[in-house]
Amino acid sequence: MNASERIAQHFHESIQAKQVALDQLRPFIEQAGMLMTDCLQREGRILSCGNGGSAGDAQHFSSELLNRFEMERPGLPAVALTTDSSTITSIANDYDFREVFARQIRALALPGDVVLAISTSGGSDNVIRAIEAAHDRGAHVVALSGRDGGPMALKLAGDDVEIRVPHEVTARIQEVHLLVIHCLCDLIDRQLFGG
Ligand SMILES: O=C(CO)[C@@H](O)[C@H](O)[C@H](O)[C@H](O)COP(=O)(O)O
Ligand SMILES: [Zn+2]
Repeated sequence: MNASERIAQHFHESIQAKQVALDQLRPFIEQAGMLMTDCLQREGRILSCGNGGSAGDAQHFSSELLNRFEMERPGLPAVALTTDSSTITSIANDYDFREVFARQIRALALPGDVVLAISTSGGSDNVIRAIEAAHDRGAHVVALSGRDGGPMALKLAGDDVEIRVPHEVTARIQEVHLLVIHCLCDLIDRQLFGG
């Protein structure tokens, strides 16, 4: 396959992944949007985490809340737990890399907050421990996952929401995660500010 054909294949696979995801994920995205809106209405905060591309997604989400998405509105309270290199390196160095998000959550999360936990495999130990810490603090979890949900899915509580992309390829799962994040931002804005 030449370069041009490979590019076309990536585009077609991404379109197909999103089409399948639309049918399966719509109710879960709606549910997650309500959970997040309810949290923000009660003065709660949304803390986001993930590794690699999912760290980027966690930051993408928090920046759209803190600054803005599409409509003019006040900033909304969100914290990406992936950005403070001093905190992350010291937790990893003094304790364990698996603790880098959980320790921040134990310090920052209040009951009623939401933790947005992002992992395409559902197997990242630091994200799994973040979910445990969220529950210990009385926070809810919205999990963006893929494949079979991995061990992360087994950690979720009854009132958490899992948005599991029905695909096996990390890149495709990430591409759907970004679309889901934009849907969530839009739902939050519409429910809080109308329009
Ligand atoms: O962006 C990519 C691959 O597309 C990578 O950086 C990827 O995010 C990293 O390998 C992550 O460590 C994978 O973690 P996870 O999605 O399995 O939790
Ligand atoms: Zn990637």
